[in-house]
Amino acid sequence: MKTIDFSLEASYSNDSSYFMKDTLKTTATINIAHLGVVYRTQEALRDINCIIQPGRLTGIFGPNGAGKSTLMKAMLGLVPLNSGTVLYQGKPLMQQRSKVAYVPQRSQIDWTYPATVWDVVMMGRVKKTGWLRSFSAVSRQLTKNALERVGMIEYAERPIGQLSGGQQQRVFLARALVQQADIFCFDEPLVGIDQKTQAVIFEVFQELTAAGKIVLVVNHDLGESITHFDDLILLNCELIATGSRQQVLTEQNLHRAYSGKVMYYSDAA
Ligand SMILES: Nc1ncnc2c1ncn2[C@@H]1O[C@H](COP(=O)(O)OP(=O)(O)OP(=O)(O)O)[C@@H](O)[C@H]1O
Repeated sequence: MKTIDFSLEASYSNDSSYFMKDTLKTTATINIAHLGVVYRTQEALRDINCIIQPGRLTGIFGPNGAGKSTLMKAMLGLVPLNSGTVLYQGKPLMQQRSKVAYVPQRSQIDWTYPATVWDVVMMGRVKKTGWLRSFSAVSRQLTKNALERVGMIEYAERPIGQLSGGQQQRVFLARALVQQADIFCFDEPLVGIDQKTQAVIFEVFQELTAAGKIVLVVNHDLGESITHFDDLILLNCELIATGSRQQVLTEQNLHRAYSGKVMYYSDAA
């Protein structure tokens, strides 16, 4: 399988500044301060403070209803903030949505929509280029490369409704890749997928972080897959802990997040 060619647009447009755009950005953090979300009368998140680093795979973990998806949506302006700020490179992230590729939970996507795999991935280009340019040679090449990268090129003409859960997730991963974003946000990408898809997803995450991208993933599985994450944000309405995986996965933090309902996780990795 191919790895991601971040320089593709540069080689087409002969614009070296594009390639520079994809070099490691050590200062490009997301800073979340005093973030709160209230749904009608229910408080979903209270006073969340954390920093998300580029070049590190960051997981948002916590029990059901902890506010994991809400945190991701609130960061992206998809649900209103009751309090707080979310800054990227010092400016509100909500005003920089073109830098973000967001893949919602599979259950929130209309899989009966009459579109082929190819169309769905190509549509990922629209935000970047507008409707007309999205069908340029660059967009077509990026779409081809992304589908090859996730092992879905032979399904290009297949309607998306006729794919397995894992295949659908890989198509949306490809759609995120063609957006050439700086920040990648995935809500529960590991739910209901096969082993092959899980392997592809973590390989791609690794390539993205190696290229200095921010990669943020909502996950609730405390099993073996957690060892792929560098940093964690552990929630239960409030922030329980944030930092490296080893710092966060302590008996005390897990007890606070899960009310004593999980065993102590010994991280030997
Ligand atoms: N649109 C909404 N309107 C009202 N309440 C909501 C809405 N979305 C989420 N909630 C509530 O906010 C809380 C946090 O929900 P959220 O989906 O963010 O949690 P989560 O940690 O992602 O949960 P899960 O792991 O079950 O997906 C829950 O109590 C949920 O019922």
